Amino acid sequence: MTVAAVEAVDVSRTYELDGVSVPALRGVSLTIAQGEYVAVIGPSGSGKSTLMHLLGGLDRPTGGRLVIGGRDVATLTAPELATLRNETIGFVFQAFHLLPRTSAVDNVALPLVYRGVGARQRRERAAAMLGRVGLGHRLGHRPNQLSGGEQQRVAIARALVTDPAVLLADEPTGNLDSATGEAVLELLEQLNAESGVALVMVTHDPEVAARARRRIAVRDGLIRSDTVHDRPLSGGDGRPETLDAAPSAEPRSASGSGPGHPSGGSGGATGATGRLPRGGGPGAPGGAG
Ligand SMILES: Nc1ncnc2c1ncn2[C@@H]1O[C@H](COP(=O)(O)OP(=O)(O)OP(=O)(O)O)[C@@H](O)[C@H]1O
Repeated sequence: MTVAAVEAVDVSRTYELDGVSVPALRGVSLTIAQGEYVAVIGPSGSGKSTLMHLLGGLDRPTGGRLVIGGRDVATLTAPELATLRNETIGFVFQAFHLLPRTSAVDNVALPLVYRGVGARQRRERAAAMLGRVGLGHRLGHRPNQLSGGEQQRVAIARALVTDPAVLLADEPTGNLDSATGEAVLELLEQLNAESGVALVMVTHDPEVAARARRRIAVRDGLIRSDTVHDRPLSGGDGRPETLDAAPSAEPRSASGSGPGHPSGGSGGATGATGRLPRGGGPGAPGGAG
Protein backbone atom coordinates (compact mmCIF):
# COMPACT_ATOMS: atom_id res chain seq x y z
CA MET A 1 0.00 0.00 0.00
CA THR A 2 1.33 3.42 -0.87
CA VAL A 3 1.28 6.19 1.68
CA ALA A 4 -0.29 9.52 0.85
CA ALA A 5 2.01 12.48 1.23
CA VAL A 6 -0.85 14.92 0.75
CA GLU A 7 -4.57 14.29 0.51
CA ALA A 8 -7.30 16.75 -0.44
CA VAL A 9 -10.94 15.78 -0.05
CA ASP A 10 -13.54 18.05 -1.68
CA VAL A 11 -11.33 21.04 -1.00
CA SER A 12 -12.51 24.51 -1.91
CA ARG A 13 -10.95 27.94 -1.60
CA THR A 14 -12.97 31.09 -1.99
CA TYR A 15 -11.25 34.44 -1.80
CA GLU A 16 -13.13 37.42 -0.44
CA LEU A 17 -12.18 40.55 -2.29
CA ASP A 18 -13.90 43.88 -1.68
CA GLY A 19 -17.05 42.12 -0.57
CA VAL A 20 -17.05 39.83 -3.59
CA SER A 21 -16.54 36.07 -3.28
CA VAL A 22 -14.10 34.61 -5.80
CA PRO A 23 -14.35 30.81 -5.88
CA ALA A 24 -10.85 29.79 -7.01
CA LEU A 25 -11.25 26.09 -6.16
CA ARG A 26 -14.69 24.51 -6.07
CA GLY A 27 -14.32 21.03 -4.60
CA VAL A 28 -11.12 19.25 -5.51
CA SER A 29 -10.16 15.77 -4.36
CA LEU A 30 -6.78 14.21 -4.98
CA THR A 31 -4.05 12.25 -3.30
CA ILE A 32 -0.35 12.74 -3.90
CA ALA A 33 1.53 9.57 -3.10
CA GLN A 34 5.16 9.35 -2.12
CA GLY A 35 7.50 9.53 -5.06
CA GLU A 36 4.93 10.49 -7.69
CA TYR A 37 5.63 12.78 -10.63
CA VAL A 38 2.53 14.88 -11.27
CA ALA A 39 1.96 17.71 -13.72
CA VAL A 40 -0.84 20.19 -13.07
CA ILE A 41 -1.99 22.03 -16.17
CA GLY A 42 -4.81 24.42 -16.92
CA PRO A 43 -5.59 27.85 -18.30
CA SER A 44 -4.71 31.07 -16.53
CA GLY A 45 -6.95 31.67 -13.57
CA SER A 46 -8.12 28.07 -13.36
CA GLY A 47 -6.85 27.65 -9.78
CA LYS A 48 -3.49 25.92 -10.22
CA SER A 49 -1.50 28.18 -7.92
CA THR A 50 -4.28 28.21 -5.38
CA LEU A 51 -4.18 24.42 -5.39
CA MET A 52 -0.39 24.38 -4.96
CA HIS A 53 -0.57 26.80 -2.05
CA LEU A 54 -3.12 24.58 -0.35
CA LEU A 55 -1.21 21.35 -1.00
CA GLY A 56 1.87 22.99 0.46
CA GLY A 57 0.15 24.36 3.54
CA LEU A 58 0.83 27.97 2.57
CA ASP A 59 -2.91 28.57 2.70
CA ARG A 60 -5.91 26.81 4.20
CA PRO A 61 -9.04 25.63 2.42
CA THR A 62 -12.34 27.36 3.04
CA GLY A 63 -14.09 24.00 2.63
CA GLY A 64 -13.25 20.32 2.57
CA ARG A 65 -10.45 18.42 4.23
CA LEU A 66 -6.73 18.71 3.63
CA VAL A 67 -4.24 16.26 5.12
CA ILE A 68 -0.51 16.93 4.82
CA GLY A 69 1.95 14.36 6.08
CA GLY A 70 -0.89 12.59 7.88
CA ARG A 71 -2.03 15.73 9.72
CA ASP A 72 -5.38 17.40 9.08
CA VAL A 73 -4.48 21.06 8.63
CA ALA A 74 -7.77 22.16 10.20
CA THR A 75 -6.52 20.83 13.53
CA LEU A 76 -3.26 22.79 13.44
CA THR A 77 -2.40 26.22 14.77
CA ALA A 78 -0.48 28.54 12.47
CA PRO A 79 2.89 27.69 14.06
CA GLU A 80 2.09 23.97 13.89
CA LEU A 81 1.20 24.29 10.22
CA ALA A 82 4.44 26.20 9.59
CA THR A 83 6.43 23.44 11.27
CA LEU A 84 4.60 20.76 9.30
CA ARG A 85 5.36 22.67 6.11
CA ASN A 86 9.01 22.91 7.00
CA GLU A 87 9.12 19.19 7.70
CA THR A 88 7.19 17.98 4.68
CA ILE A 89 7.19 20.37 1.73
CA GLY A 90 9.74 22.03 -0.53
CA PHE A 91 8.77 24.87 -2.87
CA VAL A 92 10.24 26.04 -6.15
CA PHE A 93 8.79 29.07 -7.91
CA GLN A 94 9.11 30.65 -11.31
CA ALA A 95 10.96 33.66 -9.92
CA PHE A 96 13.53 31.75 -7.80
CA HIS A 97 13.07 33.95 -4.71
CA LEU A 98 16.59 33.71 -3.38
CA LEU A 99 17.89 36.18 -0.83
CA PRO A 100 19.81 38.61 -3.05
CA ARG A 101 22.71 39.50 -0.79
CA THR A 102 23.24 35.98 0.47
CA SER A 103 25.60 33.39 -0.99
CA ALA A 104 24.28 30.28 -2.69
CA VAL A 105 25.36 28.07 0.19
CA ASP A 106 23.72 30.30 2.79
CA ASN A 107 20.51 30.51 0.76
CA VAL A 108 20.38 26.73 0.67
CA ALA A 109 21.24 26.42 4.36
CA LEU A 110 18.43 28.74 5.42
CA PRO A 111 15.65 26.16 5.91
CA LEU A 112 17.98 24.28 8.22
CA VAL A 113 18.21 27.30 10.52
CA TYR A 114 14.52 26.79 11.24
CA ARG A 115 15.21 23.15 11.99
CA GLY A 116 17.75 24.03 14.65
CA VAL A 117 20.65 22.46 12.74
CA GLY A 118 24.06 23.73 13.84
CA ALA A 119 26.05 26.09 11.65
CA ARG A 120 28.72 23.67 10.53
CA GLN A 121 26.28 20.94 9.65
CA ARG A 122 24.06 23.43 7.85
CA ARG A 123 26.94 24.45 5.66
CA GLU A 124 27.99 20.87 4.99
CA ARG A 125 24.48 19.79 4.04
CA ALA A 126 23.91 22.88 1.90
CA ALA A 127 27.22 22.40 0.10
CA ALA A 128 26.44 18.73 -0.51
CA MET A 129 23.00 19.63 -1.87
CA LEU A 130 24.50 22.25 -4.15
CA GLY A 131 26.88 19.56 -5.36
CA ARG A 132 23.90 17.38 -6.22
CA VAL A 133 22.40 20.08 -8.40
CA GLY A 134 25.72 20.66 -10.14
CA LEU A 135 26.75 23.84 -8.32
CA GLY A 136 29.47 22.60 -6.03
CA HIS A 137 31.76 25.19 -7.59
CA ARG A 138 29.42 28.13 -6.94
CA LEU A 139 28.96 28.02 -3.17
CA GLY A 140 30.03 31.60 -2.52
CA HIS A 141 28.26 33.22 -5.45
CA ARG A 142 25.39 35.56 -4.77
CA PRO A 143 22.23 35.28 -6.92
CA ASN A 144 23.21 38.20 -9.18
CA GLN A 145 26.46 36.40 -9.89
CA LEU A 146 24.60 33.35 -11.14
CA SER A 147 22.71 32.65 -14.37
CA GLY A 148 18.94 32.14 -14.26
CA GLY A 149 19.33 28.39 -14.55
CA GLU A 150 21.91 28.38 -11.78
CA GLN A 151 19.62 30.47 -9.56
CA GLN A 152 16.82 27.98 -10.09
CA ARG A 153 19.21 25.16 -9.19
CA VAL A 154 20.03 26.97 -5.96
CA ALA A 155 16.29 27.29 -5.29
CA ILE A 156 15.86 23.56 -5.96
CA ALA A 157 18.73 22.77 -3.60
CA ARG A 158 17.12 24.98 -0.96
CA ALA A 159 13.80 23.21 -1.41
CA LEU A 160 15.36 19.78 -1.03
CA VAL A 161 18.07 20.33 1.57
CA THR A 162 15.78 19.17 4.34
CA ASP A 163 14.65 16.05 2.49
CA PRO A 164 10.95 16.89 2.12
CA ALA A 165 8.36 14.32 1.10
CA VAL A 166 6.88 16.62 -1.57
CA LEU A 167 8.41 19.17 -3.91
CA LEU A 168 5.88 21.67 -5.27
CA ALA A 169 7.14 23.50 -8.34
CA ASP A 170 5.02 26.34 -9.75
CA GLU A 171 6.13 27.04 -13.33
CA PRO A 172 9.77 26.28 -12.45
CA THR A 173 11.00 26.88 -15.99
CA GLY A 174 8.79 29.90 -16.68
CA ASN A 175 11.66 32.40 -16.42
CA LEU A 176 14.20 30.32 -18.31
CA ASP A 177 15.08 29.94 -21.97
CA SER A 178 14.13 26.59 -23.44
CA ALA A 179 17.56 24.94 -23.20
CA THR A 180 18.04 26.05 -19.61
CA GLY A 181 14.48 25.08 -18.78
CA GLU A 182 15.07 21.64 -20.22
CA ALA A 183 18.14 21.18 -18.02
CA VAL A 184 16.17 22.26 -14.93
CA LEU A 185 13.35 19.86 -15.80
CA GLU A 186 15.83 17.03 -16.21
CA LEU A 187 17.33 17.87 -12.85
CA LEU A 188 13.91 17.86 -11.16
CA GLU A 189 13.08 14.54 -12.79
CA GLN A 190 16.40 13.07 -11.75
CA LEU A 191 15.94 14.18 -8.14
CA ASN A 192 12.39 12.78 -8.14
CA ALA A 193 13.64 9.43 -9.42
CA GLU A 194 16.67 9.26 -7.15
CA SER A 195 15.38 10.57 -3.86
CA GLY A 196 11.74 9.52 -4.00
CA VAL A 197 10.51 13.06 -3.33
CA ALA A 198 7.06 13.49 -4.91
CA LEU A 199 7.26 16.14 -7.63
CA VAL A 200 4.13 18.19 -8.31
CA MET A 201 4.69 20.71 -11.05
CA VAL A 202 2.40 23.40 -12.41
CA THR A 203 2.96 24.22 -16.03
CA HIS A 204 1.23 26.05 -18.85
CA ASP A 205 3.11 23.96 -21.35
CA PRO A 206 1.45 20.75 -22.60
CA GLU A 207 4.82 19.39 -23.71
CA VAL A 208 6.18 19.78 -20.20
CA ALA A 209 3.05 18.24 -18.70
CA ALA A 210 3.38 15.30 -21.06
CA ARG A 211 6.65 14.32 -19.41
CA ALA A 212 4.89 13.46 -16.17
CA ARG A 213 3.43 10.05 -15.53
CA ARG A 214 0.34 11.58 -13.94
CA ARG A 215 -1.36 14.63 -15.40
CA ILE A 216 -4.04 16.67 -13.71
CA ALA A 217 -5.97 19.20 -15.75
CA VAL A 218 -7.63 22.00 -13.79
CA ARG A 219 -10.29 24.30 -15.17
CA ASP A 220 -12.63 26.74 -13.47
CA GLY A 221 -11.54 25.58 -10.04
CA LEU A 222 -12.25 21.91 -10.71
CA ILE A 223 -10.19 18.91 -11.71
CA ARG A 224 -11.32 18.10 -15.23
CA SER A 225 -9.10 15.06 -15.68
CA ASP A 226 -6.57 13.14 -13.64
CA THR A 227 -4.83 10.47 -15.66
CA VAL A 228 -1.89 8.13 -15.28
CA HIS A 229 0.12 7.32 -18.36
CA ASP A 230 2.21 4.22 -18.72
CA ARG A 231 4.65 5.91 -20.96
CA PRO A 232 5.52 9.54 -20.42
CA LEU A 233 5.98 11.38 -23.68
CA SER A 234 9.36 12.80 -22.75
CA GLY A 235 10.92 10.69 -25.47
CA GLY A 236 9.45 13.25 -27.83
CA ASP A 237 7.37 10.99 -30.03
CA GLY A 238 5.55 14.05 -31.28
CA ARG A 239 2.09 13.03 -30.21
CA PRO A 240 -0.06 15.99 -29.24
CA GLU A 241 -1.04 16.21 -25.62
CA THR A 242 -4.65 15.19 -25.10
CA LEU A 243 -5.22 15.57 -21.43
CA ASP A 244 -8.94 15.06 -21.53
CA ALA A 245 -8.87 11.97 -23.66
CA ALA A 246 -5.36 10.62 -23.74
CA PRO A 247 -5.53 7.22 -25.40
CA SER A 248 -2.91 5.64 -23.16
CA ALA A 249 -4.29 7.22 -20.04
CA GLU A 250 -6.06 5.55 -17.19
CA PRO A 251 -8.29 7.57 -14.92
CA ARG A 252 -6.69 8.20 -11.62
CA SER A 253 -7.95 6.36 -8.58
CA ALA A 254 -8.06 7.96 -5.18
CA SER A 255 -4.72 6.65 -3.97
CA GLY A 256 -1.46 7.27 -5.69
CA SER A 257 1.37 5.09 -6.75
CA GLY A 258 5.08 5.46 -6.88
CA PRO A 259 8.25 4.46 -5.16
CA GLY A 260 8.43 4.85 -1.45
CA HIS A 261 10.01 7.88 0.05
CA PRO A 262 13.04 6.86 2.09
CA SER A 263 12.12 8.54 5.31
CA GLY A 264 11.47 12.06 4.32
CA GLY A 265 10.07 14.42 6.75
CA SER A 266 12.12 17.53 6.63
CA GLY A 267 11.16 20.90 5.52
CA GLY A 268 11.53 22.93 2.46
CA ALA A 269 12.01 26.59 2.09
CA THR A 270 8.60 27.93 2.78
CA GLY A 271 7.16 31.33 2.94
CA ALA A 272 4.63 33.30 4.78
CA THR A 273 1.17 31.94 5.06
CA GLY A 274 -1.51 33.12 2.73
CA ARG A 275 -1.62 34.09 -0.85
CA LEU A 276 1.67 34.64 -2.62
CA PRO A 277 1.98 36.95 -5.58
CA ARG A 278 2.26 35.38 -9.01
CA GLY A 279 5.36 33.29 -8.87
CA GLY A 280 5.56 34.53 -5.34
CA GLY A 281 8.02 32.66 -3.32
CA PRO A 282 9.43 31.82 -0.07
CA GLY A 283 12.15 34.42 0.29
CA ALA A 284 13.44 33.45 3.64
CA PRO A 285 11.70 30.33 4.82
CA GLY A 286 10.25 32.33 7.61
CA GLY A 287 7.00 30.44 7.65
CA ALA A 288 8.83 27.65 9.36
CA GLY A 289 9.20 29.27 12.67
N1 LIG B 1 -5.75 36.65 -3.25
C1 LIG B 1 -6.75 36.57 -4.12
N2 LIG B 1 -7.84 37.32 -3.96
C2 LIG B 1 -8.88 37.23 -4.83
N3 LIG B 1 -8.90 36.41 -5.91
C3 LIG B 1 -7.83 35.64 -6.13
C4 LIG B 1 -6.70 35.67 -5.26
N4 LIG B 1 -5.80 34.80 -5.73
C5 LIG B 1 -6.32 34.25 -6.83
N5 LIG B 1 -7.54 34.75 -7.08
C6 LIG B 1 -8.43 34.36 -8.18
O1 LIG B 1 -8.63 32.96 -8.09
C7 LIG B 1 -8.63 32.37 -9.39
C8 LIG B 1 -7.55 31.30 -9.46
O2 LIG B 1 -6.27 31.93 -9.37
P1 LIG B 1 -4.92 31.11 -9.46
O3 LIG B 1 -3.81 32.06 -9.26
O4 LIG B 1 -5.00 29.94 -8.57
O5 LIG B 1 -4.96 30.60 -10.97
P2 LIG B 1 -3.82 29.93 -11.85
O6 LIG B 1 -4.45 28.79 -12.55
O7 LIG B 1 -2.63 29.65 -11.02
O8 LIG B 1 -3.49 31.07 -12.90
P3 LIG B 1 -2.14 31.39 -13.72
O9 LIG B 1 -1.94 30.24 -14.66
O10 LIG B 1 -2.48 32.67 -14.45
O11 LIG B 1 -1.05 31.55 -12.75
C9 LIG B 1 -8.46 33.51 -10.35
O12 LIG B 1 -9.73 33.89 -10.81
C10 LIG B 1 -7.84 34.60 -9.53
O13 LIG B 1 -8.18 35.87 -10.04
